[in-house]
Amino acid sequence: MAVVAKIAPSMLSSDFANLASEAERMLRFGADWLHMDIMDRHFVPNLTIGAPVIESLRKHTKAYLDCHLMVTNPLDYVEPLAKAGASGFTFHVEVAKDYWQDLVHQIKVKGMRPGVALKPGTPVEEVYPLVEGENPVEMVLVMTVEPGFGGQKFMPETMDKVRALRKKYPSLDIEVDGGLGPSTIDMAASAGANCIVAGSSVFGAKEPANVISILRKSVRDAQQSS
Ligand SMILES: O=C(CO)[C@H](O)[C@H](O)COP(=O)(O)O
Ligand SMILES: [Fe+2]
Repeated sequence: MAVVAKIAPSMLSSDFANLASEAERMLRFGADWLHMDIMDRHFVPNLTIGAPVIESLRKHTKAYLDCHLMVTNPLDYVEPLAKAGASGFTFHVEVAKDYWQDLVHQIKVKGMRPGVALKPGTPVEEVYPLVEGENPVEMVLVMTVEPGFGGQKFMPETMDKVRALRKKYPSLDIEVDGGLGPSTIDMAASAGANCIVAGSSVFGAKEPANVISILRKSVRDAQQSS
């Protein structure tokens, strides 16, 4: 069975002063998930939000909060994010090589869904043990830009990783993040991505609902023709 398309607007491109209404607007426009970029100004040169903002948003929505942790110490975030109401907890493999088993275990114990992300320069083989282990992650996020900022240009060379993952794991959730929009989605969808993060292309559009439906259609069309 084909994996289900999930369209996840990145709230990094929203008006943070009106986060609840921005989230409500995206869900009304057809978003499946809300992608929440958590950055610590150490793993990446930018600082965004943490558990208090997730907790505030959770009071206004039941939506799946797809948290992408661009932080050096993801273990420190498990308990606070679980309490705050996070749904998915996706950490970077680059920082968790020595303790990912413990981390994945804790994420699951706290009731969140574990995912692993990798930067454009990280070989895809590095996430295989996390997908195949006894206590596997449930999603792989392939970064299609260098993590840290929205509005960057999609890197097509990262698609080799998506193709390799889809070939090896037909039913795995594979997320792509960075520079996705109507002009790049077909590359990601035909490579096998099914979870699509899009910030600037959705929030910057006159009609965000149209962009969301273009993204979804591309994933579904690619699945049908594969
Ligand atoms: O993780 C991220 C940046 O590190 C963001 O999720 C991503 O950049 C989305 O923004 P855009 O669609 O504008 O590229
Ligand atoms: Fe992200």
